[in-house]
Amino acid sequence: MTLLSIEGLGISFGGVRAVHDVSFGVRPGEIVSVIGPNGAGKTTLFNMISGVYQPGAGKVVLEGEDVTAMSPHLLARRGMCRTFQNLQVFQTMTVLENVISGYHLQESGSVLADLLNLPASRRRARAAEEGARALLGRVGLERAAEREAGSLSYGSLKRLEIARAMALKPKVLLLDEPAAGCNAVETEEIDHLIAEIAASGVAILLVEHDMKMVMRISNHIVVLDHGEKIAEGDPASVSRNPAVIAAYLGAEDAAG
Ligand SMILES: Nc1ncnc2c1ncn2[C@@H]1O[C@H](COP(=O)(O)OP(=O)(O)OP(=O)(O)O)[C@@H](O)[C@H]1O
Repeated sequence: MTLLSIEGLGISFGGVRAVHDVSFGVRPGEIVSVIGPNGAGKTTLFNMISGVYQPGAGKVVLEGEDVTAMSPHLLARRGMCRTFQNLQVFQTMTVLENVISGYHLQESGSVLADLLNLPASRRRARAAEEGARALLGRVGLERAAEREAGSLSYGSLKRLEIARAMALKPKVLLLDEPAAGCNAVETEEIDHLIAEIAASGVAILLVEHDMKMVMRISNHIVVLDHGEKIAEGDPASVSRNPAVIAAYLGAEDAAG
């Protein structure tokens, strides 16, 4: 069963075709990566899928529902959450507060009830804290719960960002370069975390430059070049594909 279906997505900027007619699907528990040389259109595609850009053509379908150009906030309520290439963690809040803020995004409780500190609000707050602590355990940050987020190492911040997205209980998690700026050990920790999240049934869509990581953890890879899908398949078949090899070699030549 396909959970997220990308159907013929395209967009142009001032007459330049950044993405053209890209289609693929993601199933529950599957890790799908989008790769391609610099400027291939990966970030633009991600921005269309996650509601940041309105596509010029095509559709994004989540669980059979057309969610094209829906705001990131509404998408999150329907079960699709993303992280960003540049960390979006609240640096001066504690690690725990950062994850709790994810829970509050998802809730529909009344502000007045919270102000009056009614029993239902207190129950919700307790449940959010318990859930947040459990998530911190899952990403290996339980002992850092009371620390200011800004004091964490880069790899820990990346895991915190994933924990915060998980607070929204996503069915699909979009990860934009989760290993960017991480060292080898941190990258491996993020590898394990992503694999563990997928094993729990969450569909993962990933944009990542670290090719070793992509080859290690992906079930399926979609390759873009000049905005078009030039190949897709499992890691072994994609890495042998002559069109993919030519695209990456061409990009290296262009970079000199
Ligand atoms: N907002 C924009 N306005 C104009 N052109 C844009 C815009 N965003 C992207 N582009 C162009 O669209 C193309 C695809 O860019 P995009 O950033 O999506 O590629 P990418 O594969 O994510 O690259 P990288 O690997 O370098 O991050 C590029 O030619 C880029 O210059």
